[in-house]
Amino acid sequence: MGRTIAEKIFDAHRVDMPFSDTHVLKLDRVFCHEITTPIAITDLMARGMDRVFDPTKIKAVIDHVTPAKDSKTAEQGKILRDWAKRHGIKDFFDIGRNGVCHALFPEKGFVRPGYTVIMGDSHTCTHGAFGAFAAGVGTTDLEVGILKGVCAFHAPKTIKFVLNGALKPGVYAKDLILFIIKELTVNGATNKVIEFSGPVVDEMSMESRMTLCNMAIEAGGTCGVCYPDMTTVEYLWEFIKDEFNSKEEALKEYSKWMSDDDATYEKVYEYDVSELEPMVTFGFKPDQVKPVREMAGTKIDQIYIGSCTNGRIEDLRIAASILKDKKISDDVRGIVSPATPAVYSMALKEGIIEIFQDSGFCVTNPTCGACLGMSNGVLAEGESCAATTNRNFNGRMGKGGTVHLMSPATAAASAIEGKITNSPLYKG
Ligand SMILES: CC(C)[C@H](C(=O)O)[C@@H](O)C(=O)O
Ligand code: SF4
Repeated sequence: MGRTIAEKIFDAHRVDMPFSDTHVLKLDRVFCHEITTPIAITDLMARGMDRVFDPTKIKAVIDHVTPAKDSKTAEQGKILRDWAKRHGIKDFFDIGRNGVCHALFPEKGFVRPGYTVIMGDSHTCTHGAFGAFAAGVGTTDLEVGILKGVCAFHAPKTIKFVLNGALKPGVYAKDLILFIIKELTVNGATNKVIEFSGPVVDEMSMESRMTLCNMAIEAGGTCGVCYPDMTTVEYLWEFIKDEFNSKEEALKEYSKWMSDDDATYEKVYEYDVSELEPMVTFGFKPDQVKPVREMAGTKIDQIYIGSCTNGRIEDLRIAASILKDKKISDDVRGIVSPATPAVYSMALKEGIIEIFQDSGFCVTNPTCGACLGMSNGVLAEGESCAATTNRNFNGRMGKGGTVHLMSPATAAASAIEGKITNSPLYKG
């Protein structure tokens, strides 16, 4: 019987099945950040179990609030930093080298097709873009992962999306995933894997695939997955070139992490997305999605371009192409946070940082900060923000504040207008 990618990854990593439908998997990666891992570290220490299963498979970053904004966040960073040092975790990214985890770790080549990855963070699903099984977990699972390098899961049921046609100019992966979440609703994929396939995904860059998989959790999905292909190999090539004689050989190896044609799915959705419009959220749930034109004219106070969803170089390039030689409205504040130092450097070299600054945007260091309303752009009561992030929960970017999720193109155009508007790149 045919198997899905997730089933193949489970079969290759299963070390135990203590109960029916409880699959204990060997982990290839345990990712850590300073908000959730310090709780696990402190608990392990209290239990006299301050050990790690393999320091080379653990990667850690301070990204959510950096530079620290107060004594509490300074302490969280310190616990993670000291722990990484104590256990010889070499891939630890501190201020100056740090970036948003789900942008930084892929960029460092830490995720490969067929890998199992956990992290104490809900957007760990992003890494499925590489054909990996990557899931956000709670503190107990994280502790077991750190200690033993394993994690227990239920068998993955998969929902498959076959995306046909081609996206119009000015329509992006972000618009597509907002549309998909609207179709699925916020719990339509709970405890399930979402496979993204079809010509539209085949054409996408790794950045766009990460945007798609990043928001799988917003429909409840455990993990989003794309099939590894030559785009995946090209992205990873500098990290894998010593393992293979050629890119074709790498592709052949990675192609085993592909769903079989006769695999069993919970549900298959097939869409032609050629007529899809730019999308935006309203309300406080990520499935409250409308075409941008229906929300046009909605006043905003702040624009935020960044996060693990849309803070990558591709996103900044698109936004800058719209902002070039333009000024943002006097009535809005613009904030852009390049997701990683590499994104920042590229943006600097390409003149993108200058375009942002000249247009009136504030450019921050790489950090999650504003995305979860902790620092670098917290909203005041009653304010609203046009954001390229992934969550529009009530008060997400600040108590009493509203968030409208959208693509970087829509966000840049809305910054110029001072209200929600379609980007000039979308001709309808
Ligand atoms: C802080 C962390 C636990 C949280 C998450 O897991 O998602 C954050 O990254 C978020 O996006 O809200
Ligand atoms: S950028 Fe936002 S969504 Fe992504 S990990 Fe950071 S806080 Fe979470």
